[in-house]
Amino acid sequence: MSRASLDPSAPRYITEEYLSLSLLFCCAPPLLFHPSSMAALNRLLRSAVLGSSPAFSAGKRGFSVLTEEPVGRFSAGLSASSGPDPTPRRREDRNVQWVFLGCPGVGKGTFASRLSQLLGVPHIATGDLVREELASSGPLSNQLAEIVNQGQLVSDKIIINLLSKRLESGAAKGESGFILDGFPRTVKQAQLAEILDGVTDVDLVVNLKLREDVLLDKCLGRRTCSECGGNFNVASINAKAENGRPAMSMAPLLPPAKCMSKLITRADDTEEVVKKRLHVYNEMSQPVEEFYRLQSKLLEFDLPGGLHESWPKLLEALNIDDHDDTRVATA
Ligand SMILES: Nc1ncnc2c1ncn2[C@@H]1O[C@H](COP(=O)(O)OP(=O)(O)O)[C@@H](O)[C@H]1O
Repeated sequence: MSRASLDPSAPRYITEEYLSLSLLFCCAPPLLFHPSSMAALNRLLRSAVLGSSPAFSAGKRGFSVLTEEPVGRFSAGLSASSGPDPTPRRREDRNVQWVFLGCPGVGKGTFASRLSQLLGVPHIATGDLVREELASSGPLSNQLAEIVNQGQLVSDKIIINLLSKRLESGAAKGESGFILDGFPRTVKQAQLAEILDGVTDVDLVVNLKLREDVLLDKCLGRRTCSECGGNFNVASINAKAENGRPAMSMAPLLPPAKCMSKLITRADDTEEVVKKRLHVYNEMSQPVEEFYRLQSKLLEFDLPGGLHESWPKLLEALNIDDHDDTRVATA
């Protein structure tokens, strides 16, 4: 929901988003839409016209997040971001609604998952939703396998449909707030997110950045335990300083002994497919950074090294005091 449409005194008219959304969904094959998702979409379309907004409940934990400062303040001391948001918004009355952007392999999943545990909000990764759909042998399964294994993006309407379903089932379980990982990946998705039921207003977009040669090595080193689902990385990164970039080393994130023999590699983590995904990211997803930069929501975060070096710096950048870091799993 755009901020303008939350203003009850604002004129209510059919927005451009409403029109593009209507077009998007009226053209979609009915097969793609789960009934509960259709309900969500209907509400989505209704709220786009009426300017209604869902209520959010408070969720206080042992941490503090900047609540009354302009979003631009988040970037203090980090690489340049755009100027401060002139409209400070209070955030203590609902859980955070954050987005993690960044190239494949940058660590979106790792950091988003840690933060979600710390802040008590769900971590929603559209890549996981796609893989669940793939594994379900549902009607979309074959189509998705082909797209994902070629390193291409799944269509906006399929992604919006999967995400709507996930948000709807989360809301039914009483979830509020989220950390989105891997969404939005196109400007169209970013526009649709603004009117997606359950999203209302993204507070902050964290853009994780890392050298491209390191990204490739990190993707090739990713492993998942087929039993516990834990994510690990067996790559030992030692990238030399070159072209003005500092040297960088990252220790592997090794699994515990019990997972060692159960490690699997994602089918799309081959050198050829990762290179394709990096290319697709630069083409399709970099404009999303600009979309949020213009809204002064973008926090640029250059990873200084591996998890142990980067995590405290990320918390600092987000102005989060982790009073009990031991609660967070190491993987
Ligand atoms: N928001 C999205 N839009 C389109 N395709 C997506 C989206 N999220 C995930 N996918 C598909 O799922 C694949 C895996 O995504 P993800 O797990 O986020 O991997 P990574 O960030 O390492 O590329 C992507 O390459 C793409 O095919």
